[in-house]
Amino acid sequence: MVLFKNQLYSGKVVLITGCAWGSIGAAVALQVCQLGAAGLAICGRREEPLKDAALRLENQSKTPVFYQSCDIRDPDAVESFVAAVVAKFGRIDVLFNNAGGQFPVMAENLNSKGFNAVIRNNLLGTWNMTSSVARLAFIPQFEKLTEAEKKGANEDDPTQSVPCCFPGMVHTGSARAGVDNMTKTLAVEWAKYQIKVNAVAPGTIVSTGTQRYPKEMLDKSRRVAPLQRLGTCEEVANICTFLGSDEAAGFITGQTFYMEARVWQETSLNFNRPSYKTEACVCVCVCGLNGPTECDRSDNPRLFFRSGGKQHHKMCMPKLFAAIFFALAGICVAGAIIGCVVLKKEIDSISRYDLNGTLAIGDYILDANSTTSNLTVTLRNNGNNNNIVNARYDSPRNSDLRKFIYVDMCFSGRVFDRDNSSIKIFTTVTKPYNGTIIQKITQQYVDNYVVNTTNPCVQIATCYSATTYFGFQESNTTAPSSFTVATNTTESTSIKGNIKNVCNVGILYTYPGIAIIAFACVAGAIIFLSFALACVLIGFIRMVMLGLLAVLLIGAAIAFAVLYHKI
Ligand SMILES: CCCCCCC/C=C/C(=O)SCCNC(=O)CCNC(=O)[C@H](O)C(C)(C)COP(=O)(O)OP(=O)(O)OC[C@H]1O[C@@H](n2cnc3c(N)ncnc32)[C@H](O)[C@@H]1OP(=O)(O)O
Ligand SMILES: NC(=O)C1=CN([C@@H]2O[C@H](COP(=O)(O)OP(=O)(O)OC[C@H]3O[C@@H](n4cnc5c(N)ncnc54)[C@H](OP(=O)(O)O)[C@@H]3O)[C@@H](O)[C@H]2O)C=CC1
Repeated sequence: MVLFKNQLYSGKVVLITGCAWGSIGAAVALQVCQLGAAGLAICGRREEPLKDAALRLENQSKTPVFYQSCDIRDPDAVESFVAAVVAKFGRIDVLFNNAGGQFPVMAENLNSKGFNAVIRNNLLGTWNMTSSVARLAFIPQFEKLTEAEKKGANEDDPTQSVPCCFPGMVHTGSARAGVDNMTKTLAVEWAKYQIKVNAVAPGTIVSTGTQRYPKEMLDKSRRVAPLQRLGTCEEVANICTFLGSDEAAGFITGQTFYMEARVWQETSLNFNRPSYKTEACVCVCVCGLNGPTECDRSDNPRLFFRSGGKQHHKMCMPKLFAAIFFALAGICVAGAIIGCVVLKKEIDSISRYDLNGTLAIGDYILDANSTTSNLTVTLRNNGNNNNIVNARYDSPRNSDLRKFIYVDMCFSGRVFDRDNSSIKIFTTVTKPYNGTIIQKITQQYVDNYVVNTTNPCVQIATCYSATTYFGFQESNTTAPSSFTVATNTTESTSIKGNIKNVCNVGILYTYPGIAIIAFACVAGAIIFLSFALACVLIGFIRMVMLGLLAVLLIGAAIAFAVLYHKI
């Protein structure tokens, strides 16, 4: 393909650093040679690739090629190479600072020596060559021009910033930024010598250089390029050949041409994927639906939710988890509220039965010198629910239900204990119906224990309180209509008391299922809320670590307590 005018480089002596066959330098060299360059000088650290390239170039053009091993980082070697070129061809018209390179490395793994090596290669080396060629060739050549041929210069000294970045290669990014600024600065400073200085930032190009890079890096680079491919050496050579020609680009100077067909910021995000992986960062993208987008192509560990529009919303993992935990806490709060409401409703619906007849305030329940007295309690429904036992029997939650009849009685009276021993009063409940009594708790306690030592008997003016609960299982189909309370003492004593207070007798049932759910919801709300706050305050990973530590500590404490208890 003929892109440039025939003989565009006619009469020109061109110096290209770094020219192994298959590299960008060699592609530029081939173009300028085929466009009639009068002479070509190439250098590199290794002589073999140079010799090979020189042979190939001379075979494919009529341009004489001079090559010399030269490390651009070594100013003396550069000076001697440039002097040799001038000696060989008499002048230098165009310099392509192509030699350079680095190694891919994340910044945290880059040490000072490596950084220095790359800076020296790309920035110092570029400066060495530029400076030598300017001093030994360009400026002396300019000085020999006639006054008419010298066209004046801009002496202004503008400052410039560097707009791009090179994630994953901070060393070369810094160096190339330096070259960018060097380009602009020298373009201004050396305009007075009619030296034009431009730079090319090629993007990712298939070359001998990138063959040494990991395939995955190149694949990623290709995926993020809108054109979905890498560039070729010839495409870079085209812009270089264009810029190197006074005829084609005589008015262009101080420019850096970014060939890479993508936006730098996008590049940096994708280049940085390994760090996203380790940080476990999650992005939520809202992308356009039309055609392939950055989100579609991306294989980084982000979450993408697609909808219309072109905004990209990113949410970091801790925040996402905080949101999830807040939502779970909200659900738990709702569950706890519902559970409590249901529980309250259930408790409110408990049937109340009143004691009827047999036990009344003021009744004597135990006569003097008697040790046992049975009192039958009859129940009278107070109207809340006549059929409660049947209703519960039909309940699907039968297995959860326990019903309790409770009686709370308070006796006051005198107890005579001739042996002056402690007095115990028991209240027992005789099985009142066909159900099974599953629980029976009897409590008694003595208030106002008063001992009158002058009296041969111990006189206690007291209140004995006996509270009795008992439960029955679901096998019962009817509520008990009466039951018997037996009150007796275990000592040989006499007791005389009367009922001071009788509380209602109720049928109470617990609702453990709902109670447990409500409790779990409250606990869940507290836990999830703590998680959410921890995510916001300390981040997800730290929160998980702290959580694990807490679990370990609690486990260790329990284990220690159990062991201690056993010992
Ligand atoms: C998504 C893909 C993006 C692709 C974008 C592509 C953009 C650019 C592409 C290109 O530029 S392609 C051209 C590629 N060509 C080259 O890279 C040239 C080859 N590289 C080199 O010649 C060398 O790496 C160097 C940069 C010239 C340095 O060579 P030098 O001989 O001076 O240094 P060394 O003695 O080898 O190393 C010095 C020092 O540097 C550190 N180091 C070296 N290699 C690595 C590495 N792979 N990772 C981390 N650090 C490294 C290290 O500290 C070395 O010291 P020692 O430890 O060896 O004492
Ligand atoms: N390919 C790409 O995608 C991109 C490349 N670039 C840059 O473009 C230039 C050419 O790239 P590419 O052709 O791919 O690279 P290559 O690695 O294929 O070629 C680099 C050439 O430079 C020479 N060289 C390297 N360091 C020195 C040195 N200190 N002194 C003298 N010669 C040296 C090498 O020879 P030797 O090893 O014998 O010294 C080699 O001939 C490089 O500067 C590269 O960094 C920039 C962006 C993208």
